[in-house]
Amino acid sequence: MTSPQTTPQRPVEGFRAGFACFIGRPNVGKSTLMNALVGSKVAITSSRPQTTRRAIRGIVHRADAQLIVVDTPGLHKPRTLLGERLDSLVRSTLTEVDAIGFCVPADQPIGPGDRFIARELAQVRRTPTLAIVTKTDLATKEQVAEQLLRVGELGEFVDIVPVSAVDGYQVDLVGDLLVSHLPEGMPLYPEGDLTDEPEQLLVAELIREAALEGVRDELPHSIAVVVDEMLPRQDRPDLVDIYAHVFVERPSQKAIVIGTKGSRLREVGTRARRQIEALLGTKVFLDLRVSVAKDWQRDPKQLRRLGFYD
Ligand SMILES: Nc1nc2c(ncn2[C@@H]2O[C@H](COP(=O)(O)OP(=O)(O)OP(=O)(O)O)[C@@H](O)[C@H]2O)c(=O)[nH]1
Repeated sequence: MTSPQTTPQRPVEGFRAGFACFIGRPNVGKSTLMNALVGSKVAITSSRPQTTRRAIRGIVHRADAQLIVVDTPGLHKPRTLLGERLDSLVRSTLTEVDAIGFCVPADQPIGPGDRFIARELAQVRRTPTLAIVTKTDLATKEQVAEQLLRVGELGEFVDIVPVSAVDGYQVDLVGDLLVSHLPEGMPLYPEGDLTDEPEQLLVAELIREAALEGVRDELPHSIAVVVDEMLPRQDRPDLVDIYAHVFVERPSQKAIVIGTKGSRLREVGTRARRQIEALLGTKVFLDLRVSVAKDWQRDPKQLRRLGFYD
């Protein structure tokens, strides 16, 4: 919500500050782990793969360090132009961070997707990479032990750590290990900031999350949201007016999102409004429109309009 600090601060002896990112197949728990580290809901999560589309940063403030976590979309073999953009976003992120957390879930066998990522990681060998076995609460001790061995065979890692973001098991250890690879330096963001994602993008993500609720099977990746305007109401400092568009790819999807006589869209609006009010700490008037942007996932111009840049 604010940009990196420009005012000089007094350096603190031994203080570390820098960037880390989590990488892994879609749905392995990267966003949930980042939220557990930051201690606040910053990235949206869902049980559908590929919920994350932007490199959202969560900022962990500690007495000894400031760790800025860049959340990446799940890396996968691109099938659509959207997929290609996501993958190039992930690759550029990998070369810009001080440490990488490679996430593999404890409850699923290692597959071609994990090996594909391990090969990608082998190409950025200079960045220290921590292997993280996620969701240990869903696996037995034996399965976790077995998975730690299997993950170790995938590449060169500075450490291999089992973790559960749900019950908090070793989340702090992941934080400690990532921090140990950051350079010494002053804090990059003011204390109290949890993310530098522009508020408008966070609001759009909350609306998208609400719009996906209940229709994920019908419209897995076809919904995009753009916030057109977000302004405090004149003479009402406690109220923010938000005008947003929900984009779908086809008219049939528009009907699903709107529902009978607009009933579903009203529910989406109510759900999103509650979340946005919690985020902004003010009352919100939310105006939601649904529009068709034909085949936007495959159209470079539409992608740019919806905020997915090269
Ligand atoms: N039981 C359990 N579930 C988890 C854990 N971490 C994440 N999950 C669940 O796994 C699902 C996917 O989590 P996300 O954090 O969205 O996964 P992601 O890797 O960021 O997914 P993409 O954004 O698609 O790349 C959600 O339903 C989470 O609630 C965990 O430690 N234990």
